[in-house]
Amino acid sequence: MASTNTSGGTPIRVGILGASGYTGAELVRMLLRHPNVTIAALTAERQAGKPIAEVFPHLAGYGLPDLVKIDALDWNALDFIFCALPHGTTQEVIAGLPSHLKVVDLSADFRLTDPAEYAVWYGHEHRATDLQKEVVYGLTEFNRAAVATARVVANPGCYPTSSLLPLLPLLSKGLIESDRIVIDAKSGVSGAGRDAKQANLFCEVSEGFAAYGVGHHRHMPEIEQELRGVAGRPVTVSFTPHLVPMNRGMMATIYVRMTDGVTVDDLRAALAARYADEPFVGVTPAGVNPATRHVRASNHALIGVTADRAPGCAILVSVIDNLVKGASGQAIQNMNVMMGFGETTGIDQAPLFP
Ligand SMILES: NC(=O)C1=CN([C@@H]2O[C@H](COP(=O)(O)OP(=O)(O)OC[C@H]3O[C@@H](n4cnc5c(N)ncnc54)[C@H](OP(=O)(O)O)[C@@H]3O)[C@@H](O)[C@H]2O)C=CC1
Ligand SMILES: CC(=O)N[C@@H](CCC(=O)OP(=O)(O)O)C(=O)O
Repeated sequence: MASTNTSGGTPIRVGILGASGYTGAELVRMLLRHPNVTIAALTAERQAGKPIAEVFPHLAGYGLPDLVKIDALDWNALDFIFCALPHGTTQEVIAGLPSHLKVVDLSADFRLTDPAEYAVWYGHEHRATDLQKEVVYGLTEFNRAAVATARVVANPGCYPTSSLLPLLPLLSKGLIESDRIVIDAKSGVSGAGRDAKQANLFCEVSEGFAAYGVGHHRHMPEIEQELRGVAGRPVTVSFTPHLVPMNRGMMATIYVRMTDGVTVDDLRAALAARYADEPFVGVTPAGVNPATRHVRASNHALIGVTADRAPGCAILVSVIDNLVKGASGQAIQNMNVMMGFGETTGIDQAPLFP
C-alpha cells in the first residue's frame, strides 16, 4: 500500500523529522498518496525505535519505515527533508545538513528574518544566522518564485497563514489602513502539538474556551514582518489567539478600517481577483461566511468579507485547517514548487465534511 509513482519519474526519497508528532503524521498521511515521493525515513525522539503504527495506528499497513533518532539517518539516502520538530530544536539540525538536501521547516526557527527580533520573541540567540539569510518564507501564494529556487523554506505559522492570506492583498493595494488591524483568532487543540501538557487535557479544554498569549504571542512579529513587506512601513497588529475545544481548524476574524472611498464590495472584489487562479484560496460570496468545517482536513483556505456597523470598517473571516494549510499541506505545496511537481499534487483532497 506504499505510494505509487504515476508520473513516470523516479520518486524522491523523503525524510520526515518529528514523524511521531501531529504535523509529522499529517505529512505521512498526505505523502502516502503523492506519486513523486517515497517516504524513506521517519524520526522521533522519545518514541524512537518503535514502528510508526505503534504510535499512530491509523498509519498501519503502509510499509512505512520505523521511527529512528535523527543521528541514525543516512543523509545520502535522502533527497528532501520535512523538519517537524519543536521550535528551538531545529536551527542546528538544519544548519548541519549536507547541501544536497532541500528542506521545508515547519517550525518557527527560520521565519523571522532578523535574528535580533527572533531573540526577543523566542528568548534565546539564533543559532544559525548564516543559514537564516538564505531561507525563504514559504507562504506559497506570495513567494512562489523564491520558493521554486530555495534550498530551505520556512513554512509559515498557522495563525500567520490564516491572517496573511486576507490581509496581504488588501494592504498591498492600499485598500485598508495599516494601523487599525485587529486579529481575533481561534485554533483547535492539535495546534499545540501532541506533547502532553496540562493546559491541553480534556477537562481543561472542553466545555469552554480561553484566550492565551494575550498581548505577547510570538506570531505577532511574524505577521507584522510580512505585512511590513507589502506596506513599505512598520505595521503593528493587535492579535489574540484562543484555544477552542475542537481537534483541528482555525479561524481568524479580522477587523480592518478601509481607506477613504473604499467599500466592502471593493475588498471582496480585490480578494476574488487576487485568488482567482489560486487552487487553494477561495473567497465566499457576499452574505456567506466560511466555517472551519468547510476546509477541514484539506489544504484550502476560505475568506469571507462583511461590512462592519462601524462606519468605514470591515470584518474578514479567514479559515484554514491548522494541520494542513497551516502546516503539513502548505509544506507539501512548497515541496511541490521546490521540486517542480504539480503544485496541487498529493494535496488536492476536498475538505472532510461534516
Ligand atoms: N500543530 C500545528 O498545528 C502546527 C505546528 N507547527 C510547528 O510544527 C512543528 C511540529 O509541530 P507538532 O507536530 O504539532 O509537534 P508535536 O509535539 O506533535 O511533535 C514533535 C515531534 O518532534 C519530536 N521531538 C521533540 N523534541 C525533539 C528533540 N529534542 N529532538 C528531536 N526530535 C524531537 C517528537 O518526537 P517524540 O514524539 O519521540 O517526542 C515529535 O516527533 C513545531 O515546530 C510546531 O510549532 C506549525 C504550524 C501548525
Ligand atoms: C493552539 C496552539 O498552541 N498553537 C500554537 C501555534 C502553532 C503554530 O503554528 O506554531 P509554530 O509557530 O510553533 O509553528 C501556539 O499558539 O503556539
